[in-house]
Amino acid sequence: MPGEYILDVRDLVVRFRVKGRGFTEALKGVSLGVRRGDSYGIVGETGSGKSTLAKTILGINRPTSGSIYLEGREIDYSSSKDVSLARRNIGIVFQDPVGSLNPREPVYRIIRAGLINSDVPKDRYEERIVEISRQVGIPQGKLWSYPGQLSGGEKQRVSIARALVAPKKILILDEPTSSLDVSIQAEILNLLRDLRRSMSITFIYISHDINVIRFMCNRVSVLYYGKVVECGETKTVLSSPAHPYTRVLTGSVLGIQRSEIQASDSVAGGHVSTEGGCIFRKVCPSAFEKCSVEPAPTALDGDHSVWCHIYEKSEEVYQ
Ligand SMILES: Nc1ncnc2c1ncn2[C@@H]1O[C@H](COP(=O)(O)OP(=O)(O)OP(=O)(O)O)[C@@H](O)[C@H]1O
Repeated sequence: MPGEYILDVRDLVVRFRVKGRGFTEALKGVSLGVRRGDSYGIVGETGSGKSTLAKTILGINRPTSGSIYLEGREIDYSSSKDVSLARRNIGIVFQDPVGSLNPREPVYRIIRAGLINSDVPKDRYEERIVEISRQVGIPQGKLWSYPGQLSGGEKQRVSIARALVAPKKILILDEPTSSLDVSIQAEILNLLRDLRRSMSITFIYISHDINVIRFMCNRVSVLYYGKVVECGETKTVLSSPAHPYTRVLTGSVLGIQRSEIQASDSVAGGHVSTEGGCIFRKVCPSAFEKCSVEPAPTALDGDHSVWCHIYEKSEEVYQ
């Protein structure tokens, strides 16, 4: 039932044309339901489709098929009116505050950009900018500084202020702390938790870092290679992960039985992707030798692909 969720993603497929290689399917039928007030985590490793999902929700990418409902109403991504309505209700903070802030604009004007096309009347712009700056911890004295004069954490505070200066129902945070020093990451995470409570806003929090998801999110979907492989309450998913990939992400990889790894020997003779660094070679060298190596992601079948995309983490435990 679409009406149950503030944001409901149904069977979303996103395909990109790739020069000389036909197309790549970044999302392969993703479904998830975000409830009002959730801090909903999307966790997965690089290339799993997290950013594609965020960009598609906002109409930056177009869905190939599937539907997205905002408060029970389907967004028609071919309609500019619908896309701008979605963007009025859903804000985004990107991973890289340097790349997402115009270096030639002072902070005040960067934040002001978040008010254009909003319902806030122009004569209230200044009041809103001052108010949100205070809420995110930007000192008034820095409002006329340029991004180059700010620290990484301050830049990310500006991105958050721009996203929230006009009221939003949902805020998508796409790895907002991954480019920051560890001590600053904690400051920004705490700020985000406080803002969510004080503004009663729904979060969609994207990260490859399971500990950040644990800290920030009440529910989570694990995205693997363009598919949701597991979802539910964060505590449950992370304390007793059902899917082998989640078990690797949560560091309980040693809990995976050797017999399961041996079972992946059956891939021998099938296709194995080389994308992203393949541990299959490490855990089953004999099987790997027998495989035909196929770089196209579409060549992977079912859960066998799990064994071929468990990146550096696994190197630590399998050497
Ligand atoms: N515009 C595009 N054109 C072609 N392929 C794309 C495009 N955008 C994303 N992809 C591909 O789609 C897949 C998913 O990419 P995406 O950026 O969504 O992953 P991600 O999980 O956000 O990764 P990261 O954590 O590194 O940002 C990747 O294989 C990527 O190369």
